[in-house]
Amino acid sequence: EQITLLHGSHRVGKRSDAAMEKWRGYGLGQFIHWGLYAIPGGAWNGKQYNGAAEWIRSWNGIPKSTYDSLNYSFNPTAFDAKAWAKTARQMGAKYVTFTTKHHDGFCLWPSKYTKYTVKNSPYKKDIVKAVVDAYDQEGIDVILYFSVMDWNHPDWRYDLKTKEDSIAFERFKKFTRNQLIELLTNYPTVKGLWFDGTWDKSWVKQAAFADELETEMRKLRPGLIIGSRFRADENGKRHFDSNGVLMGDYEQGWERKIPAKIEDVHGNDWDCVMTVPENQWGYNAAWNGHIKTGNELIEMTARCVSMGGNFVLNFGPKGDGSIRQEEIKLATEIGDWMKINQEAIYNCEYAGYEKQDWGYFTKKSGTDKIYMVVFNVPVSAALRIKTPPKTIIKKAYLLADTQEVFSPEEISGDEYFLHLKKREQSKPFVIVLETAKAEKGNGTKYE
Ligand SMILES: C[C@@H]1N[C@@H](c2cn(-c3ccccc3)nn2)[C@H](O)[C@@H]1O
Repeated sequence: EQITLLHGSHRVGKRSDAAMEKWRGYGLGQFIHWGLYAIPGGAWNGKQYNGAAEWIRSWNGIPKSTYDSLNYSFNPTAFDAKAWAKTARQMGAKYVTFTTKHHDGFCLWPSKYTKYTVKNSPYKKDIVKAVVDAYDQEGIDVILYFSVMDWNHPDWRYDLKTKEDSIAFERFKKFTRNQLIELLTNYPTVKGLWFDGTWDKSWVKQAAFADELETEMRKLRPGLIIGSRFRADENGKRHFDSNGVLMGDYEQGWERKIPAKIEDVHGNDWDCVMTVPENQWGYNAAWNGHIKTGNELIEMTARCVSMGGNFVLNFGPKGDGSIRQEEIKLATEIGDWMKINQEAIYNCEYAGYEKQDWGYFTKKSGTDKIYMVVFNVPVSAALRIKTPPKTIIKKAYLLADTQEVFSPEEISGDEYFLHLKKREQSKPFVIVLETAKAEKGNGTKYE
């Protein structure tokens, strides 16, 4: 049974306002991790660090003070926010999530509340503003990433063990609130905040403070979108409160992983944030292990959209501000596919069709238009379709060439085979099903 919570979730079920509807329809997004960590690029004194490059400060071999002084070396002469935004546009990203401050505490905007910002670097200029303006001009919405955990700030604590800890952390809480209000005030067009670094006990114990701060931010920016990772409830429960209700506006737990099946998303909105290598968010000069291909990333995008989520692909620009060739190449490959098939991704949702091995169903929100995003053509070249009950398939055709029409063979109640002509496939393709609900009448399938 439900318990009374003061600082649990304040909403049951999906948000239905226009801002959230737009977010729900994005389908494909870009994450950008950029900061001082891009300067070492995963190596220090010629030694490669195997962990995630944005965590290099935490590597034993590095004197923290030396890392912390990297702001004096930060001068990205190749930084061009407009070029970044064009790459995102080329890929077909509808939104970008951009690191304003990662765990190292370095601020890519000239914050008034700390000296550890771009202002105190050779570069000097406001990078967050450049990114927000460039992406706004490309018509790509901006969400700001913000790490609560801040290794640079003297009042950051992992836990509150002593009176001094608590006194320091009270200062840190004020600092955090000031920075968040500053970001929302400086960059009023941003659509949301993507919080990170909120798992330590110090912050988890701040249920009331974080709840009030979330309320204050939503009041300052009506429609603001905040995920489930920002705050815990008064029992320390994160992402889902003590009654199992989702915190925030969408589930923010799918980091480098995708739900296996629709049941795992519990009817919530969600995003999946994904790295190109196994686990590198910031620039790492040496990409090791499996590097995801364009086809893999297109499949991840379709899989997320087929279960009602957004797929957010990470880019880690170099210390000089340029984007590495491998990422440019992937953006182009994904974008070329999206140019032909974007109708099956944008403003689409879970179709309610039984999952099949050949790929994924998506449904255009608010319509009965179904998309079959095909990755694995069976040796039979027959694509099985199991529709929800009382569904009529009126038309079936290739999205890329609507002249290529199919007549699905009915094999049993609500079950069909769609027979493909034998052909060589090198890229996933999309088949459109125009459907209708069988009218009530004499109960037969077709009226
Ligand atoms: C979005 C991603 N979240 C950050 C992260 C992930 N983690 C982490 C920490 C412990 C276990 C698993 C993941 N710590 N920081 C990564 O650095 C990147 O920013």
